[in-house]
Amino acid sequence: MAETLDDYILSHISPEPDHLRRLYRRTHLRHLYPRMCSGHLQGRLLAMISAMVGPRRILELGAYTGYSALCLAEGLKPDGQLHTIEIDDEMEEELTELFESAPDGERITLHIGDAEEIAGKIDETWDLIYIDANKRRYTEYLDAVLPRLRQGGFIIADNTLWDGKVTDTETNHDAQTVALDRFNSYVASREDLETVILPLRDGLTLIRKK
Ligand SMILES: C[S@@+](CC[C@H](N)C(=O)[O-])C[C@H]1O[C@@H](n2cnc3c(N)ncnc32)[C@H](O)[C@@H]1O
Repeated sequence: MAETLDDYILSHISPEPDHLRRLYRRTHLRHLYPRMCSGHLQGRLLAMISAMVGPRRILELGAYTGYSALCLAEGLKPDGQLHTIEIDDEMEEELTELFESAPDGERITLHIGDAEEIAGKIDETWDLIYIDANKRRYTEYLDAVLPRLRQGGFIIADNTLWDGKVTDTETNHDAQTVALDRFNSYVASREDLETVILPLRDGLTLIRKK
């Protein structure tokens, strides 16, 4: 049988590290909505972008099972740290155990609580920010984190095409689609930001603060 393009891509990119393959499988066995986990392709892209940026400080909004945090942490400078914020306190024990044992996990600080509230309180200047929490709050997240993003720093925002629904908000007027469309328009209208949308998975927006 012919290989799908997705299979072809996955067999021609860097392999998924073993600890991430196990985490992806565990996420599918134990959790609701495992599709939220970044996975092989997006994970390797996040690790690659992080390695290109070479950040000292990374902020992540929305940890879920920790997959993207571990990918982003791969690109940290030797003295670098990643802070991740997750609102679901049922994830705390699992994430703490994961970060205690996984490669680069010791450089990750977990905060349990609301991303918007906590992001404003962490006294750091960020080189790279990954927005992947509540889709209804992306514009508010951007406003909350931009003052602490260094000039020339990057933001990656996930799910910004929302399965293509953002192209038709008259038919798709659910809160998430409307909010993501509002975020996309807001980002595009800001002259202090450079923006690219990659149609990868559910849409990944790359933003640079000029
Ligand atoms: C799409 S998942 C994150 C997936 C993860 N970044 C990855 O790529 O593997 C979104 C996560 O954001 C969390 N979340 C939702 N609202 C939040 C909020 N207000 N503050 C912090 N986390 C939130 C959810 O509990 C969920 O675990």
